Amino acid sequence: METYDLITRNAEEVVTDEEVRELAADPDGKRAYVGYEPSGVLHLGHLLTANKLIDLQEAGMEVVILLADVHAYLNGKGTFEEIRETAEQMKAQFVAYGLDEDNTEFVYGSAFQLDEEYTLDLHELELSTTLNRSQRAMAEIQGGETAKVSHVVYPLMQTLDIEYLDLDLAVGGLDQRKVHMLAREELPELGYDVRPALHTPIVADLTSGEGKMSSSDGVTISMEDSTDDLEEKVNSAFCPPTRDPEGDLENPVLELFEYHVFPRFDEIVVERPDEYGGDLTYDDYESLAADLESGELHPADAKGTLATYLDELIAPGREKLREIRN
Ligand SMILES: N[C@@H](Cc1ccc(O)cc1)C(=O)O
Repeated sequence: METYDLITRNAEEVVTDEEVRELAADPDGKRAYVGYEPSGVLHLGHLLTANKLIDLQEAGMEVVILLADVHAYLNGKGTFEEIRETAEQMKAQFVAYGLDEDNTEFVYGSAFQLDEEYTLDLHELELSTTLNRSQRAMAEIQGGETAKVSHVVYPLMQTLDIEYLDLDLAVGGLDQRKVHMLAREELPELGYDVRPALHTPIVADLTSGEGKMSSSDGVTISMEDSTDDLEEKVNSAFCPPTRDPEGDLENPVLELFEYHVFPRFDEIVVERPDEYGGDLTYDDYESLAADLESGELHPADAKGTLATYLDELIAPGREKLREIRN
């Protein structure tokens, strides 16, 4: 695959395409990151951006995972102590998933975000950004109901991270786009460079095909799920055999193949008894999706196969979690 195609595969948007093409022309030693608010257990939302980091590593870039402990604290996720503990667990699961420690820089936010220089830059940003602007940037990330002062500081710190971690590319789910846009506007105000951003899609809820799948609302799959849990969740997933005529519902089963399975496996085998036509083998997402639509591939077989491959992907992280907890 061409470097540009690898860098941008499965991305929902890149800002700007020209800047990312420039990066793709000379990716060696360039630095990309995703920041995560630490939470104990990784779910598919985390793994989607992690898959992108794996692509970027393969493209020759250096990858940074920010364990955003201070951000989680600002977003009301618990005491600082609790957050630090979940960050360690999170790191262990990322490593088990395939972001090995030799090639991935894991950084705690608190390791640099409390420094004097950072703090003074933050205050300068506070001076140059309106409340309204910062709140809008935060709308899709914020937990809880009423915005606190901490929620408007949060995106400004996220902006500074891009400079302080010396990054060439900011990666996140589409819910991060407003923060990245803010960063593109504000970093030059402080005399820092504008960096490109890459956003991964937000996968639909498993059961309805609507909205956003997250751990807080709707059904998601996490590193905590047993093989049985996983099968049960996938089997009850929404999987219309043909595309929704209105086009506003996603097929979460297909999305999981596209964003989670195909990026990590060269070939997908759907095992079927001979009387049902025998095994099917796919080496790309499009051909599997086409077969599901044409009826050649039955939704029940697609689901069984999906569960098997997802299980393989989460098994090492599940093991790690068990070890940590015992
Ligand atoms: N905003 C991210 C976390 C994050 C924090 C700081 C960053 O620099 C980057 C990302 C989230 O919603 O989880």
